[in-house]
Amino acid sequence: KKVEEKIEQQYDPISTFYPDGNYPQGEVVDYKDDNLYRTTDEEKRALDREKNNKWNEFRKGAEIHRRVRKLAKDEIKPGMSMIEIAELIENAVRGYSGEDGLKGGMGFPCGLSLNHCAAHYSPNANDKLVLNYEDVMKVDFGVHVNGHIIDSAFTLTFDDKYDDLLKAVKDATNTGIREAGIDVRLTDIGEAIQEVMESYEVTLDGETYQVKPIKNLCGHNIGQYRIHGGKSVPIVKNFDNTKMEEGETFAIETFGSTGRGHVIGQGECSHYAKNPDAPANAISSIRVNRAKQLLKTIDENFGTLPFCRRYIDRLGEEKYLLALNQLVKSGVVSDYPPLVDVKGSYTAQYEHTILLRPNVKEVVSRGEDY
Ligand SMILES: O=S(=O)(c1cccs1)N(Cc1ccc(F)cc1)Cc1ncn[nH]1
Ligand SMILES: [Mn+2]
Ligand SMILES: [Mn+2]
Repeated sequence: KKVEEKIEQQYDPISTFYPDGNYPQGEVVDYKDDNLYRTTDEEKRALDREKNNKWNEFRKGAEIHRRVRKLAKDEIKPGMSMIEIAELIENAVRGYSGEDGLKGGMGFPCGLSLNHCAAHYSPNANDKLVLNYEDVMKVDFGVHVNGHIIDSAFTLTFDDKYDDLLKAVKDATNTGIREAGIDVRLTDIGEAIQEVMESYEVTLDGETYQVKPIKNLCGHNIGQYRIHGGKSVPIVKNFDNTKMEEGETFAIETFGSTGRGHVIGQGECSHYAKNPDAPANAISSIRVNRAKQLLKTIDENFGTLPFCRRYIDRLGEEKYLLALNQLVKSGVVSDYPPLVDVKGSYTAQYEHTILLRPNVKEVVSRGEDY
């Protein structure tokens, strides 16, 4: 029996293509109204230059993200297993990064959520699921460089019958990106997103739906090695008058659905992350040796970056599930189960990472594709 040789395509580290170490800016946009002065204000421009190393690390991650998602769009076909798809993306991110751990590489697990599942599904070992022609797949993966995480996602379909749903969500996400800015209230962004999203309808198999924002999903600010910095960007009006601030990094993501417009956690979990706010005594209270060992492996390889079970497997760990569940139970590690709308519904997502630089807004993960 001919054993299918699984040849992993080789990637030159992206630094090969940028020998001077300067990575291309994303889409640069001036702030609006009374923040327009920032574009030319000398003090703001000086503040921006002080942080150029950080912006440049985000730009390196964004360039890797653009190349990997182009490869994904070209190579992913119906009939591939979800594991093959995840590994294609992960090998490319690690290859282009030239890193695989705390210095750089995958910023969080490769999300491949299908149809009524909107987020946080990634295959675990032995997952037999195969991609079908009629599937609506949210490809949501992170690239980090020195803990600066690019969080960007798009929806991949083969059947063009979903095009109106995808158009609605792409327009809604771009609306959120346009409204975002220094001193802008989070609720005002949500309101603008909701209005655009609900202005679309999609007809599938003879039934017409008004596209609904998934009201309990949202964007978020991003900190170094922290995928969620504590601020959430709603995709509906939510009266949260918290403002965006100078120097913050945000993931602007919107989700549209033909279902209820609300998700619940359901199914086997793949996504986990050490809780950055875990109380020290919770950590020292871990008595079970296997759990202690696993926590050490998590600290050394992921820190507070989210990870999935396959990333633990590839480190050579075995029989860790009970210990992992104990770490979750004690609050030291958080679990992020798949988030699903009702069965039979279809959900779509687009997401970009934006930098609220002192002088301009930079949509750093913007590409020709979305
Ligand atoms: O839903 S979230 O938990 C969240 C949204 C608002 C406040 S916290 N989440 C953050 C996250 C959690 C775990 C991960 F493994 C990766 C990311 C948003 C998101 N998931 C994928 N891309 N962006
Ligand atoms: Mn994401
Ligand atoms: Mn996100």
